[in-house]
Amino acid sequence: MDALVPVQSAGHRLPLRLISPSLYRCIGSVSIKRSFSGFPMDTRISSRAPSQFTIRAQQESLGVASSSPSLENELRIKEWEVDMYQNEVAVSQGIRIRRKPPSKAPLGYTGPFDLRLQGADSPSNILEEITWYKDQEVSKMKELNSLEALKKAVENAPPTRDFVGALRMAHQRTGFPGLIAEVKKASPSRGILKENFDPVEIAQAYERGGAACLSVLTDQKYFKGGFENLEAIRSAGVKCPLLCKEFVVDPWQIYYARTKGADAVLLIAAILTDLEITYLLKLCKKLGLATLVEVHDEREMGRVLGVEGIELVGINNRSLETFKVDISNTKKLLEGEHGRQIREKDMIVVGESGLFTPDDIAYVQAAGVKAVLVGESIVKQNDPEKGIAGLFGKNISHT
Ligand SMILES: O=C(O)c1ccccc1NCC(=O)[C@H](O)[C@H](O)COP(=O)(O)O
Repeated sequence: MDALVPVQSAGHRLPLRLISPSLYRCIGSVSIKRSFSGFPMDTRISSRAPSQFTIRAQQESLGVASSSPSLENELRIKEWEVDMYQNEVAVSQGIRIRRKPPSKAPLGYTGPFDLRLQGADSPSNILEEITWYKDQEVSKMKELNSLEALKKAVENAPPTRDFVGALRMAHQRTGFPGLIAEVKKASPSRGILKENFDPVEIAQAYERGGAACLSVLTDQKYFKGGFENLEAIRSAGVKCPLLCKEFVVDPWQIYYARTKGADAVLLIAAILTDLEITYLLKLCKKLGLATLVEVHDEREMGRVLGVEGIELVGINNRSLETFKVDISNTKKLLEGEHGRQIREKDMIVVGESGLFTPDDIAYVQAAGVKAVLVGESIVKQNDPEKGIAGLFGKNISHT
C-alpha cells in the first residue's frame, strides 16, 4: 500500500510538476495529485517502501522533526530528479526547448541521471532563452501575488467574452479569416516596431478597423509589453475579446491572466508537454478562458491533434528558433491527414506571423485558415485602422 505524505511543510515546496502516471511510477517515490488550483497544496509523496525521505517528510508534517540540512538536501535531490524526468518526457515528445538551464546534480545524488549528458548550459535559441527567463520571472511574481489571492480575485472577476465565437462571427460576416490584431511594441526578431506606442489607442483603432479579437503581448523583457496593457485596454471599454500573448510555463500565469482581463491565453506546443497542454486546457475552461494552442511543425501538429478539447490551433509561420518566416508553413501543415482531422473536428486554424498583403491573406485562407493573427504589418502603420483595410484590400469594419 502506498504511503501518502504531504511534502509542503516547513517551507519546503516541490514546484508544480505535470508528469504522467508512468513517470510517477518511474520516479518511484513521487506522485503528484493536482487540486483545482494546479498547485502543490495536494502534492504528495508516495512510496511503496517509504524511504528515509518520506519518513522524514512525514515526521516533519506531524511536527515531530525540525527541518534538517539532510532533509533539505533530499528534497533538493527529489526536485532535481523531477526536473530531469520532466525533461526526458519532453524530449520523448520531440520537444527541443529545455524548460530550465541544465544544472548539476545536488550533492549526494546517486542515480541514473549521473552519467547522462545535459547539453550546453546557455540557451540554444531565443525561445529557450525566453522560456528560462520566464521560469525565473514567474517564481518572483508568485511571491508578490499568491495563488490564493489570485483565486479570490478570479471569483470576483467580470465574465470573459467569447473569443472563439467572435472569430467565427467575423469570418461569417466578412468572408475573410477573422482577424486577431496584435498590440505589440517590439519583438526579438524586429526590435522596436513602434516608438510612440499607446496600447489603448492602437486597440481602439484595431476595433474600429474590424478586428474580431486582439492579441496583447504581456512579456516585458523581450516584447516591451505588459499586463498593464491588457488591463488598460479592457478598462478602456474595448469590446473585442483579448488574447494574453505570453509564454505560459506555469498554471499560476493562467490565473494571473484571468485577473488582468484576458479572455484567452496562448499555449505554445514547442515548450509544453502533451500532459501540460491537457491540464492547462482544462484549467482555462474552468476559468472561462479560450486557448490558442500554437504549433510550428508537423510533429507539434500531430501532438496537439491527439489532445482532446482544442478548438483553436495556431500555425506560426515564424520559426521561433531561427526567426525565419515562411507562410507556406501554414499550407504545408494543413495538407494531408492533419488537414482532414482538423476539418473533421471543426477546429478553427489561425494563420500566424508574416502576413502583410491581401495576397498573403488569400493564400492562407485558401490553405484552410478561418482566422489570422497579425502584428507587424498593421501595428507599424501610422493609422492601424487603415492598416487593416490595406491588409485585407477592403474595409472590413462593421460599418
Ligand atoms: O516575433 C518574434 O520575434 C518572436 C520571437 C520569439 C517568439 C515569438 C515571437 N513572436 C510572436 C509571434 O508569433 C508574433 O508576434 C505573431 O504571430 C504576429 O506576427 P507578425 O504579424 O509577423 O508580427
